[in-house]
Amino acid sequence: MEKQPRILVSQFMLKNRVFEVTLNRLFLTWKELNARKKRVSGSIHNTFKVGFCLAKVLHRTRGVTSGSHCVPVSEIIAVQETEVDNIQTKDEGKWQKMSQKTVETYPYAFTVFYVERARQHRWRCGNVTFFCSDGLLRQQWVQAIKEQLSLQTCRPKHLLVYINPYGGKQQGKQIYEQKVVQLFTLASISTDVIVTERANHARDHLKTEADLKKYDGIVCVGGDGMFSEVIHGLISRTQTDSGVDQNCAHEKLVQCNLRVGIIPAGSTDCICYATIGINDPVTSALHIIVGDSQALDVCSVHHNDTFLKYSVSLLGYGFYGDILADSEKKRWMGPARYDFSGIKTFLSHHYYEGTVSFQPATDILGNPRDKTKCRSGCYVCQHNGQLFSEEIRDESVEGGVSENEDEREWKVVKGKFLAINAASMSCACPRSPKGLSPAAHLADGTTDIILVRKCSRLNFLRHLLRHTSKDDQFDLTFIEVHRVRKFKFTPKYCESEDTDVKDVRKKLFSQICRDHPACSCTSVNSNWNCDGEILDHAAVEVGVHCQLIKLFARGIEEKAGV
Ligand SMILES: Nc1ncnc2c1ncn2[C@@H]1O[C@H](COP(=O)(O)OP(=O)(O)OP(=O)(O)O)[C@@H](O)[C@H]1O
Repeated sequence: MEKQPRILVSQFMLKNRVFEVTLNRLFLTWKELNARKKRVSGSIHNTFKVGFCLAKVLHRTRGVTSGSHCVPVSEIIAVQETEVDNIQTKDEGKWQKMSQKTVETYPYAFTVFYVERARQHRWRCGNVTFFCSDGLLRQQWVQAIKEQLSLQTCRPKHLLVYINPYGGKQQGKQIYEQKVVQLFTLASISTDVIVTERANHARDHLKTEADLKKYDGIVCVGGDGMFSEVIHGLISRTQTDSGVDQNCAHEKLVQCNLRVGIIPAGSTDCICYATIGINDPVTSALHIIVGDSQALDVCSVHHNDTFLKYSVSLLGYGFYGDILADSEKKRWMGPARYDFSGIKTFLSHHYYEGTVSFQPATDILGNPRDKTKCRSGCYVCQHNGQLFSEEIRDESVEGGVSENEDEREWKVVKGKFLAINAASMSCACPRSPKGLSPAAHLADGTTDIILVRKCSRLNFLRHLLRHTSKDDQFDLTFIEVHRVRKFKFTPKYCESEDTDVKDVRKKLFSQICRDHPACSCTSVNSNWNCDGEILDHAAVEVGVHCQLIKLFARGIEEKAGV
């Protein structure tokens, strides 16, 4: 890394010891001087030049090392002048232990708040207070750090916040007020807050009313359902403003400019888990404050040229559709309903007939059986994202006709399926740490279709258990996996134009009993589970829109914690 010129170097008191503190454009570092000679007397406030080995610190980049500590400027949250009178001189955090005498000798202090990494991708707001005897020196430092922070142009200044007060354990408002507000205030972020009054309040507000030009981002406080609402509102609004017809399955959608932050407060926070690595409100708030950006692919789902829904994680027909449909009827059971419906659905062992056709994504990097996973700064996402944007540019130069796309080969698979899953991300969650497709990418413009053909209960159980074990979950004869850009599903028992799934069930009741003689099955078609919501139609056409939205996240960091 190129050596950065120092902006300031000074000595300050910290924990009753002298530290040399250095600021450059990229890092704030502090290093104990005379490690053996702990207590000092006399003035130490002169700015001076020393033979400081910055490279030694840079290669460690973050966190505490034996003699020095280094924080990237991009992860400094704020800097404040500190009233020494207000400092409790003992036990105020790991950097604040100062004797009363030292505080009297060095009465000018400033505090730097920064991101501190803890276990399992958790972030905390750490702080360090430097003491000196010169008020001007303090002012110079505070000013210099503030200037560097003002150069971090990716940071949001004004946010629109939607809080679902009924999501999860109904703690959304409390979580926001107790864990997030003070961090936003510290980082000088102003907010307009809307506590939703009904389902789809946030979606409708974003679609039509919200003055989006005023904001640098949107925050949703809730679970995956609330996030889905927010992105539906934002994507629809962007398309309407750009004159794009969402009902046309082949339209290229316009990317959304505003980033979305998720403060997890739901019963399922899978998107947060997949894009940050943990569902923790403070961690999410800090990712918003430092202005992280993680692109995310979005699938559009259509039925007969009518737009149904967007999906960012799982589209599941058969097993996962049936679990959701059953669990919706048992909301009174609380989160236990997912276990109950899961076991019930597994035991009922329904299969569904139909045809899946898809366009394999052959010209890109990566495949679903890779050992490497999508992580922060993912090269596969960058490379493939670039490829897609070049294709779009070429098509628009050639007159907007997506010839290449139509020419691409379609593959067709007919059969009886226990499950058809399309995973646009790994779908990892605390229950299934590897997820449905461990090597799926957040932003490579594809989705992984996993076809689970009719097999014995025991084999299906083997497949399910592999979501949690080390074994390759696709290495089974009844499983196929394909990385695709588009796919269609046509159930064997087709829905007529004006009927929905329920009507089809009634109509084909006699057929059903013939096909499933051993059980009391009442369904000929399953339901699509679209990111936790049931779709009204079984026949669908799905297209992936590469990097359509952006989150205040950075993907899962490779090395967690310090
Ligand atoms: N004020 C409100 N009253 C009722 N429902 C709301 C309100 N605001 C949002 N919703 C809806 O509540 C649903 C669930 O919200 P959320 O995702 O925050 O919590 P959850 O407990 O994780 O839910 P889920 O079971 O969907 O995962 C969302 O689909 C959202 O549309």
